[in-house]
Amino acid sequence: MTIATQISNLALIGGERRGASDGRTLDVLNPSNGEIITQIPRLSAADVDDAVDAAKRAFPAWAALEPLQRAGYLDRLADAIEANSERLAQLDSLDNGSPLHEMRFDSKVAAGQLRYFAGLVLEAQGSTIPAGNERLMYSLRQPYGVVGRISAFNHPLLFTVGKMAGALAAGNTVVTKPSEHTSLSSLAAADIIQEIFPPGVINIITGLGHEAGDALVAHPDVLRLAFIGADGTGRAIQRRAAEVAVKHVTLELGGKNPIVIFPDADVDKAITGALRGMNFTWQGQSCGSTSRLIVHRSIHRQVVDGLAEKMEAIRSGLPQDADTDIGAIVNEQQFNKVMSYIEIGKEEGADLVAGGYRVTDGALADGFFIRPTLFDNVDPYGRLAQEEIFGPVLAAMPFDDYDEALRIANSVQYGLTASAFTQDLATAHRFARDIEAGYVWINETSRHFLGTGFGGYKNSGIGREENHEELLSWTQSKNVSVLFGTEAPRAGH
Ligand SMILES: NC(=O)c1ccc[n+]([C@@H]2O[C@H](COP(=O)([O-])OP(=O)(O)OC[C@H]3O[C@@H](n4cnc5c(N)ncnc54)[C@H](O)[C@@H]3O)[C@@H](O)[C@H]2O)c1
Repeated sequence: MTIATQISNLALIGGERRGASDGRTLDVLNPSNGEIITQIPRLSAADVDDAVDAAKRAFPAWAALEPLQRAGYLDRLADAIEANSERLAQLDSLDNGSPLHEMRFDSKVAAGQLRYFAGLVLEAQGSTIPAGNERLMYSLRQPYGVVGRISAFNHPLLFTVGKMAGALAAGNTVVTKPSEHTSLSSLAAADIIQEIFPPGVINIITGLGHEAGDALVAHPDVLRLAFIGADGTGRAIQRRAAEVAVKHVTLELGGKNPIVIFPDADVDKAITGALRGMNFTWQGQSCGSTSRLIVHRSIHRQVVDGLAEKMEAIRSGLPQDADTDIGAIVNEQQFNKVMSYIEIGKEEGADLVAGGYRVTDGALADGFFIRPTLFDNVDPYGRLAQEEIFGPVLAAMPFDDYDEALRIANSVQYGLTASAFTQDLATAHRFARDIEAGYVWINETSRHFLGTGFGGYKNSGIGREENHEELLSWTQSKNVSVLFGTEAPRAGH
């Protein structure tokens, strides 16, 4: 019996485990060997209606709890996620092809997010507003009711479990849909959630984006939605939501993030930072990956050669093996997309200096394994440098002065993260000010810190998550004006 057959693999709706009402399922593929692991429910719009109804029924009692009671539930869930972290990480790794040690880290982060928002429950505060002696003026923060989350494939458990914390803390009930490619850990988490939470407070639905996902987006009772995925899908969701009602939609979308190495940088640290920034341990499948390496011409050769050498040492392997550094691309479609960008890089005349091919050795032959790939002298305005690949392909290019580096860095439609390596304080702060990105690292890459607010400029999204702003975004503000004296003469409007 494999680990994937030890979980119920059924959706969680109103506290009960269910398949699709019409019995339809989706095959789950193991990207490391192309085999079908198991099936998950392919829910229909009618099933999603049931989930929203269940969440609606659960809402009044959940919202009426004292905030610290809600925090208690979140803390219990965090404890249980940690207690089950090995099993959850194994499912994520099996499902999405990332090395097991990386997915272990995700359960820790998910538990951390639950604890963070549990600690923040009393901060969903309104305020009192100065209004003279005759009147009391204050604002309330109230939950929306039923809220929806739809998420991408790359951090399955984290996106389902960690990311629901803010919405729950604020008093909403949740319907959440993981990616159809990576739903197993969410369904395993449903076993745990079922034991801790009142029925209907958390509903986990599975299925296709244009079916179950669309039904959630278009449901008239779901007025607050948070989406993690590609920018094209995000725009479609915005449009679709607006057809039905005025909805509060936040979007965590793609990136084509720059890492700029200035001439005074510590070169060894910059090389390590560039390597880490690409998140090769998730096969480069990270929205925050710094996938454009913009290096000052004076150290360009040194950085590119040093990086290529380190990339050659990255070990491709089965996700479950302890010494694997890079695993499999999540599915065939994504694999083909990455391979097509490698061809585009060649056609655009860039120099291929590392990787650029599928791994076909031994046990990896049937999986979607691609070697870490580095192109140099990439046209900054060509497709390889402008479009999100979401795979282990890094595009390097030289620059001559600060203005040129900034022009290249800001030339893409995205603005999620950015990184700069420099020892000069003025350059560091100028860059942080001038770069069009929601999250900036100086002399490091690829770190998230709870409480700091993750999200993008431009086509990388709307809204910030993992901070106080996110908590407030799950509430609506209501102003209350109480006249208890004599109405004062009108001032202003
Ligand atoms: N900014 C962030 O925090 C962040 C984090 C992770 C991934 N991403 C982005 O996600 C993308 C990769 O993930 P993906 O391939 O899973 O993205 P995707 O857009 O293909 O799918 C994401 C989710 O949307 C659902 N979906 C698809 N079409 C839908 C529709 N019409 N209506 C409702 N739901 C629909 C899918 O079923 C899935 O659950 C990349 O662009 C990456 O940069 C962003």
